[in-house]
Amino acid sequence: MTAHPPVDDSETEHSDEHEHFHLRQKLIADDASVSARELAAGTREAVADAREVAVHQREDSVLVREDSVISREQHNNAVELHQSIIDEQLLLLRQANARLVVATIEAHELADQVQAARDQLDYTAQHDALTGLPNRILLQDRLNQAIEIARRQTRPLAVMFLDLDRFKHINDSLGHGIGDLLLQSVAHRLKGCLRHSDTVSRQGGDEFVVLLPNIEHAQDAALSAEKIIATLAPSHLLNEHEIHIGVSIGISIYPDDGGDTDTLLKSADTAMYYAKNNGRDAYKFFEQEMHARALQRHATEVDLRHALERREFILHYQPVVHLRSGKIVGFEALVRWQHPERGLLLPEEFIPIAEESGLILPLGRWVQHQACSQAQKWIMAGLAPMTVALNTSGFEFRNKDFVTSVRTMLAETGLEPRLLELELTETVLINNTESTQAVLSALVEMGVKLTIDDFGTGYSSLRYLQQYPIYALKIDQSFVSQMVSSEASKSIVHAVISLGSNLKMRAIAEGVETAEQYASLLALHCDDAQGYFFSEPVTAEAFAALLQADMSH
Ligand SMILES: Nc1nc2c(ncn2[C@@H]2O[C@H](COP(=O)(O)O[C@H]3[C@@H](O)[C@H](n4cnc5c(=O)[nH]c(N)nc54)O[C@@H]3COP(=O)(O)O)[C@@H](O)[C@H]2O)c(=O)[nH]1
Repeated sequence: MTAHPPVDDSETEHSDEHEHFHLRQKLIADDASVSARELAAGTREAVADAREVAVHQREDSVLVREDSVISREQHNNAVELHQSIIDEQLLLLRQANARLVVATIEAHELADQVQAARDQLDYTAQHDALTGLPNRILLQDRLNQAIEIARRQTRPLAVMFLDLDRFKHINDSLGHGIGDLLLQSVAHRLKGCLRHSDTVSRQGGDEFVVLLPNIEHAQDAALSAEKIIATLAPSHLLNEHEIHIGVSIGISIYPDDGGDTDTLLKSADTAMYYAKNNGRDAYKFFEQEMHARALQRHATEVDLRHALERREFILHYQPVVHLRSGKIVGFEALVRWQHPERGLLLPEEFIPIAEESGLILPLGRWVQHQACSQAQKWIMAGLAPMTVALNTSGFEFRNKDFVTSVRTMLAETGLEPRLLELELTETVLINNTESTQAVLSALVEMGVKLTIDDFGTGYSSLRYLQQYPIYALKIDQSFVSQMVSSEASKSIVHAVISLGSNLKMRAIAEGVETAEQYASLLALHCDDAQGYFFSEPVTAEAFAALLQADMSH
């Protein structure tokens, strides 16, 4: 039996009174033979066990409490975490929402910008940048619509093709800046003088097209054309330049002159061409025969392009006679076109077309070369040296290579520069620009002589006579032809001769056809003359014969 330490009942009773009572009751009930000592020893063990159990229970309950705290804490943490995740997601959602709002605003702004850019593109595609007027594309669109309405309502409409007169000359002489300002000023006036329902468009260059969709009769278009001419007539003051510009207008009427856009525009253009050739600053209605002539003109231009290489041009020579001696002192070279189908064509039938198409430049060079080399051949053949007078179109004169090409031509042909006379019109000389001055000076320095053709028929200003080194004035044949019958014409001829004499310029009378004219010119001390009275323009062979005969007298 295990020795037990002495039992301290009081201690037992005091410390574990409760457990002890229960145990004693249990022992009494279970085994009445257990001694008090055993009971005491057992009680201690039981108490120790019970204590241990109680400790464990306390520990357990602490653990349970701790676990519950931990689990509560974990729960709290989880809740907090969950809350913070939710907060974070809410924040993200709010940020995403804010970004979405910003993106939506930006998208709207971008859409506005794209729309504005698209509108600008549409506007640019349909309007002329310089004047802001509708351009060719927009006009076509409006014309198509207007034709459709006119067709449904069986009403007429009018198309007017406008071309400014001598705009190129202003552009060339005063510069493109002034040319642009003039076009803007013209556009402004055109818009101001027409109805809102009318369309004024710029086709390009100095060409405008006006659509009159609401007319009752063709004559309404005539009234509008007159209004336009009157509106453009007052001078345009541009950068201190006072500029006058006229306009030529061609009118076509739907449905008589065309049932579609292209035909109406073409008809108006053709009529404009006639208005221009009929004195400018005027309007003309389209007529069907104009179309045939326009086709003929087009065919001439096509043929003209091949005429040089096919050697279809020839020169005729008209003698210039010294009035007092009656001797031939020179000739004027006049070009003709030996057309394979149409026969011999005079300059008026092709020179204007050559000028408009630019073909005048190679043609002019050919004339110069041919005439000067022919003159040099006659000199080399022993004939007396004589002056070679050549018509010089403004287009040739304004070409930047003009002086160089004259110099080269003289070098190639061997003709002395003093024997070359270039006939210029007053229109060319009236442009008192630095370049005109420079070209004239260069020619005179080279030794070339300058004469003024058709003198008295151009501008009334005589200022250029003292500005430029002019050699001779050619009295226009319109004065010469009437000088015997009309005192006024005779006075003009006399005045030109006196003017020339005072300014040390020779006077050459053109178009002398009769002995009376010859005698009258002689009496007025005119220097030289040319005309049918002496000889018509003739071929090189015929002219050589004239020279031979002249030498033998
Ligand atoms: N740029 C160039 N222009 C040229 C050239 N060759 C001619 N021309 C221009 O054509 C105009 C007409 O020339 P043309 O038909 O040859 O007529 C000339 C003479 O034939 C004609 N003439 C001569 N004498 C008389 C006459 O007594 N009576 C009469 N009715 N006509 C006559 O006059 C024309 C010459 O005129 P002009 O030049 O003013 O001296 C011509 O005027 C040129 O403008 C060319 O090569 N280049």
